[in-house]
Amino acid sequence: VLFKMDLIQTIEEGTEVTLVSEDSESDEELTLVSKKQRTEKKLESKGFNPSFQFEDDGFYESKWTLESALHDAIKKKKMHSTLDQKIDEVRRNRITVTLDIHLFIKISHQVIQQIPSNPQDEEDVVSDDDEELDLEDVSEAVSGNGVLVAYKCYTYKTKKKRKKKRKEIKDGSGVDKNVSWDPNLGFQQMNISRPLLKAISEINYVTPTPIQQAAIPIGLLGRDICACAATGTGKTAAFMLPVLERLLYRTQSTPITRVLCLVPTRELAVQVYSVTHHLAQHSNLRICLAAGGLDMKSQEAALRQGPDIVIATPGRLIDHLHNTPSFDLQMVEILILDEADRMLDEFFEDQMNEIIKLCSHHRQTMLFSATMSEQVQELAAVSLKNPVKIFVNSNTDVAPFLRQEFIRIRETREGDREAIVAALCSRSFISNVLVFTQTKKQAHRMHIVLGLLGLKAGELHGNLSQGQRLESLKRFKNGDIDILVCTDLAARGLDIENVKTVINLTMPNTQQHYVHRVGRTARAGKSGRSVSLVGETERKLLKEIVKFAKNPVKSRVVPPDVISKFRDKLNEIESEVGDVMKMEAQEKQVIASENQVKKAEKIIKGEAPEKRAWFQNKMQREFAKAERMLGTHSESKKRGKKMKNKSGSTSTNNPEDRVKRELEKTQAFQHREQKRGRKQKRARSCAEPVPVKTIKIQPKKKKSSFDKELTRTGKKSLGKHRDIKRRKNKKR
Ligand SMILES: Nc1ncnc2c1ncn2[C@@H]1O[C@H](COP(=O)(O)OP(=O)(O)OP(=O)(O)O)[C@@H](O)[C@H]1O
Repeated sequence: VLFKMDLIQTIEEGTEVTLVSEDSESDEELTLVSKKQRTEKKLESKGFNPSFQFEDDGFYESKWTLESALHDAIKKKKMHSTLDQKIDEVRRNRITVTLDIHLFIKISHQVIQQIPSNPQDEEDVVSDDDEELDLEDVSEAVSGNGVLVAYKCYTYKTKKKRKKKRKEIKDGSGVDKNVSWDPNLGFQQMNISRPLLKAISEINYVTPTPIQQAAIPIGLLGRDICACAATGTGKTAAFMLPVLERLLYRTQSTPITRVLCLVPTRELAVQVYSVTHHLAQHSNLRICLAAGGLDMKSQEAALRQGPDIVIATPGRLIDHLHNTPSFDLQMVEILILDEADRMLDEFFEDQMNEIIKLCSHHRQTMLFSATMSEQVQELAAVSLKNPVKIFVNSNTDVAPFLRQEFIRIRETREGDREAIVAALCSRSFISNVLVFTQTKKQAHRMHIVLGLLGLKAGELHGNLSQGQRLESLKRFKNGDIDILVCTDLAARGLDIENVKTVINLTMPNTQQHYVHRVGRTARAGKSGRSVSLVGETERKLLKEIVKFAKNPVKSRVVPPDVISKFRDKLNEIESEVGDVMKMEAQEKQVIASENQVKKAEKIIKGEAPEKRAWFQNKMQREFAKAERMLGTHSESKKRGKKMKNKSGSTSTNNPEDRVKRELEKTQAFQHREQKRGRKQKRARSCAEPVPVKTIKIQPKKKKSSFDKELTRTGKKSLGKHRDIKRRKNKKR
């Protein structure tokens, strides 16, 4: 039959066939790739370095590797069937349909114009002037035969401007820099000791990146630094190398903790720990990881020995400060805040306050981020000691070689989003894909949906245990998972080699969130791609992104018949999604009852769970959370009711309502941000309230104004400092 159809048989009878698009450009052209070929392809393209191992620093009793951390985190938990096993079970229960190759003869003949991968060769669809273009001006253009339009790029800048910008990015002479650095500076000329140079060459760092060229010499001088550089440009080594170099000359009398590096997430802490460990592998420096979700006891043992460097997440660090005897931060001489704008936002303010007041006042402070907010910059200017401001990139720059694509979602088609993501992951981007959702629930659901479609998917978000989070990350890095569906937990800092595509089911909260999400690809000078679905309510953010884009952004159009095919597929498997969730719920009940039994046994044996102290009591914690999440407490109740009324019963389970919940979460965040901004403006516009004399019981350790202000990013406190500074300048 095949020959009659003049088709060349490319695969044996009965081979399982997977439909994949030939390359990510074609939204219509499909080619047949046998499962064997696909696996071979994946083996070749296995990006993550298989020999990569966490080294043993000899500091923990057992060899500390990601595997051992995994084992520690989950050894107690009896492993019930994993979610993927449940998905496979449900898929196996389907009526198995033997795939008759002779029937499988339908090959789409539509071929779309390929878009040259290099934007500058593209035929720009728009005039070269700076006229602003809207999304629909592009996505309506369809080629004559009705097949998918060729990609067109549109831009606010003429080609000439764009080429100049790209040259600037390449040689690091970016915009808005406050410190000049030598773009030809090499590691050898940085006065770095041999053990570090040896480590640098072993991890194949040949030439320093611009942020490293700028920050390392200044960090070696012990200066305070406020640095901003695009995602994936080597900020970790930029702040860690000068620290390690300075520690090499420490007096080694009594082991004390001199360096504290704070990061916002556990996964990022593990990553910074591993980079630091590799850089310090030829020295006798001792590094300790104090991140949540990992074994408390081994961390306690390590911290009590006074490690030179502690890399921590704020919550776990505070836990140790209040519960691990003989561990404190009095001797910390260098404080590093990676993802500083996140570390100083309202979510971490209480914890950062608590930590900073325990650090010594005379220290070097280094703030690093790809999106250094105005507030943090101003705060650094008035609270750090003569900080050096290093802006290799501006606040809204995405990685230099990122290709940004947007898919327009019409107001009446919001329910298509899941089907579009499923289509993209099934046909265009089949591996090394990160899919971002706004809520953990949606991330979990997308994992199940993609799994039921036969894709190798995983999830990463805060509802998972630490073991599951590390497991998902590890499986994605070593290629066992092709598509990792995650929330903004994975948006910052994670350096996963060879992420080719980042897909946003809905647009993130702010442009900064967007920069970090799409910054998971196109790292270390490599190219990458982002595809973001943009609805009518998200166009404002899109306009901001396009306005600051240094390279042309593109509009991707997925053919309507493909969307409807995938919507039908998702409808078909909806009952199976329910089956998987039912199996999970049953298993959760079993685990919960097992835990109850264990707890009861412990109480009977008199092993009541250890009470751990914290700097806030339960009431304070709950109140701070409610106030942070949705304004004042009464407000949160009102808002919760309003959201429910607005979208009807928010528990309905159809694509439109699921997407609506995603969008509502973003809007709630943006509402809070505006409220917070207005509150601070109000504070600045009215006269400073006359302080009422109150008798305060002096806390044990007095906090200098420097420390107090370091964590307060409110406009009011900044305004006060600015006035002081102005008066001082006038006197001079
Ligand atoms: N000098 C260098 N030469 C080659 N590769 C480098 C160099 N410096 C860093 N890298 C690599 O670049 C990647 C990104 O580094 P890193 O995670 O520190 O970037 P970052 O700026 O902190 O990113 P993010 O803003 O997302 O946190 C890593 O894989 C790292 O190994």
